[in-house]
Formats: sequence, structure tokens, C-alpha cells
Amino acid sequence: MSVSSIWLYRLLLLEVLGLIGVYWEIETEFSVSSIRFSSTPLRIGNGGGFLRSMRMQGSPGSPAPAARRLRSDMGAPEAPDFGSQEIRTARLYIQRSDGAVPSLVIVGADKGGTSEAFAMLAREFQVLDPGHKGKKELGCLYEAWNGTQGVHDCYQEYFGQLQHNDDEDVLPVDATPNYYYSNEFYAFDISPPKILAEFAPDATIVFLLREPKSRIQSLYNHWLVSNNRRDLSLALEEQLEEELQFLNGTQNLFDGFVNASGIEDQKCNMWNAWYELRENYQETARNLRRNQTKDVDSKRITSLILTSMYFPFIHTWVQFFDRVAVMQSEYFFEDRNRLWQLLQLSLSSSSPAELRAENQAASYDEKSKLSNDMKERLEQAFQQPNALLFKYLGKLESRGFSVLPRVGASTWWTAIDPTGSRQSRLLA
Ligand SMILES: Nc1ncnc2c1ncn2[C@@H]1O[C@H](COP(=O)(O)OS(=O)(=O)O)[C@@H](OP(=O)(O)O)[C@H]1O
Repeated sequence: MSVSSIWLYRLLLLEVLGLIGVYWEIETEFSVSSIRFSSTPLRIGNGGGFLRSMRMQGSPGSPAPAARRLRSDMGAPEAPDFGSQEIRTARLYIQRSDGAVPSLVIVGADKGGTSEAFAMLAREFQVLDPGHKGKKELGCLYEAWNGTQGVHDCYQEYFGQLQHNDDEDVLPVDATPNYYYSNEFYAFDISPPKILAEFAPDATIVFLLREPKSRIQSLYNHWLVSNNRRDLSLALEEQLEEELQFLNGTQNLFDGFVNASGIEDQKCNMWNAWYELRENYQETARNLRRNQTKDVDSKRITSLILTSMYFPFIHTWVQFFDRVAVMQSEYFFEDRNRLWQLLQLSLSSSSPAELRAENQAASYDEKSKLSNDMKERLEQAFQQPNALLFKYLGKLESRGFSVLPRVGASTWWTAIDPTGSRQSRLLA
């Protein structure tokens, strides 16, 4: 073989190898959207200066349309390399979803200021028009009882038209604030995080977490006026008493739910523990209430305390999503522009002060208030769950997730030893 032929072969070989390399990169880049519990390490860039409305399933060759107003001043934080394949690291640049699915989902907490946050997003990203129909709580993930087709049809109804319009400024948002614990059914297989991950694995998940005692009071008062399918045969403190009693008697179940060792375990399934705990609570409460009221449907009994123990729920969602943002409600209430900071967006629009305050209990006629004694007991009951939350959020923060205010700053998340005994703390 002549020298020139050898060079020709070498060049051809290099070309082929180069093409394989390009293909591999494209493959890796465009298959990220389908990774769940990935067995390959996620290598996530910081999204560059502009947030992209790039379509993940789109043709790799076509340029991603740049969003006109979506900008990230700060850029998404660099993902630290933990050398582990299982630890999720954040990449918070909001991405326009491909197909009729939400790009951003406010999953909770109910009474955490979710209406306010939705109103801000609605104004910025025209989610009220044309296809979104102005609805905040779409509840589409609850259609999963009917199979995934039900979920698909529901999102299609709200976002189908948006996708056709292909308007870069429109962001499909679903703000159903009880998704995080699933108000409808609790089986893991049809739980909102699991179902949403099948439809929109790249969605940005937003948590607004309110201090548990004030959330509890606000939620109960909200139910009193909305009375949507809840059993309210007990007064606020009677219900709390019942729930505290129940928790004291179910140490094992509780420990599986607020599972301290779960912090280190990326595949710890606290949802099943939640399912058991909740089923048990509803059954216990139904039996106790039977004497006072006629036959109570246990599904109408909703927990106030358990759903304010946020750590297990966030942990579950993080196992499915790497775009997760968590903000303390009180911090948000203080300055609503912090929503943009949380989402790493800088927006040119006018101040949220112009927005009508949403969902203020001040307008409720009937109000239940917590006594000082109950406040104290709740404070104790929440010591361990809040300390775990604090610790877990610290971990998320160090992995680049968006957490506001910065963990360690003055918050109601107290930094006490999360391994301390709970038994003596629930009932004084
Ligand atoms: N800016 C500001 N400052 C202070 N408080 C505020 C603010 N925005 C919302 N809120 C309070 O948030 C509560 C409503 O939360 P949600 O919109 O998430 O409620 S809901 O779950 O959608 O029903 C509701 O709480 P309560 O008034 O205690 O019931 C609102 O008053």
C-alpha cells in the first residue's frame, strides 16, 4: 500500500471517529430528558447566559429559539462533582416543554402563597391566554387514576393550543398546590411526582414552604370557607389533638416517613411510608369520629400536621427531577420579586406590588386560631421534621439547587439535632 493510501485511510478513519464523537455528544445531550434514576452520570452545563426555550426532542441541528425576556443573570450554579452516579445535581434553567405538558409546576404547599406566585407567572408569561384558560390548579396529574391517557388529555386541553402557537413568551404552568403530597391518591405508582416525570421530566418544580403552624391554621380556615370535600366535624384543635395522638401511637410508621437515614439515601422510598401512614390515620380518625358524626368517609379526612412535614415530600420529588426550587413562604411574602431570584430569571416587568393580594384569610369571616398551648406542642412535634428539612435543604443547596433564603440564614428551619428522640416531643 502506498504512503498516500495509508494517509487517505487514516484521514477517513479520523473522519469516521469524529462523526461518532459528534453523534455521541448529540445523543447524550438529547437523551438527558429521558433520564430518571440515571445509571450514567448526569453532566449538566449551567445553561449559559440565556435561559433557553430549547425543545429537547427537536432536531439537534436546528438552533434553539432564544427566549426574548427569559434571562438568567446569575446563571444556574455549577453542579459539583460528587463522583456518584445517583446524586442529583441541579440545572435550573427553565425550559419550554415539548408537547402539551407543563414547563413549570408549583407543587405546593397549599397556603404557601402559591396563588400569588401563579398570578405573577401568569402576568409575565401570558399563561392566561390563549390556551391556558386562566386556571391555576389544573389537577391533571390526578387524572392518573384513569390511566396516563387521562393525564395527557387534560394537559392537551390546557396547553395544546399554546404549543401550536409556539409563542416563546408563553410558559405552560400547572400550580396545583397539593400535588406534593397528592391530595387524591397516595399509591406510589400513580403519585404526582412519578406521573409527572413520565410526561415532563424536565419540568421545573417549585415549592413554597410556609412555617407549619401558620400553614395549618390558614389551611383549616380555608377549608371552613371552601369546604371542598373535607370532613370538618372537628374543630381545629380537636383535629390536631387527634392527629398528635395518632402520631404518638405509630412510631414505626412515622419513622419510615420522616426517615432521617433517607437523607443519605437517594432511592429511599418515603412515599410508601406516607401511603401507609395516611391510610392508617384516615382509618383511625374515621373510627374515632364515628361516634360524633354519622358515617364519615375516611377519604374526606385530610391531615394537617403530616402534610406540613415537608422533608419526605421534597426528597421524593428530587428523586425524579433535577430542576427543583424551594423557597420559604415568609421570605417570599416579604418581597415577592424574590420569585424571580428563585427561578433565576431577571424580568423587566413592573413591580408585583400592583398585583392584587391573593387568597388572604383576612377576608374570611370565620377564623380558627391556635392557642399558645397548642402552638407549643406543635413546635415540639415539628422540631425533628424541620431539622431534617433544614439539613436536607443544605444538601440540596450544596448540590446547586435553588433554595431561598440561603440555608443557615435566619429561618424557621431550626438547626437542631435531627436524630433526637421524637417520642417525648409530640405530646406534652
Ligand atoms: N404577600 C403576602 N404577604 C402575606 N401573606 C400572603 C402574601 N401572599 C399570599 N399570602 C398568604 O398566602 C396564603 C394563601 O396561599 P395560597 O395561595 O398558596 O393558598 S391556596 O393553597 O392556593 O388556597 C394566605 O394565607 P392566610 O391569609 O394566612 O390564609 C395569604 O394571606
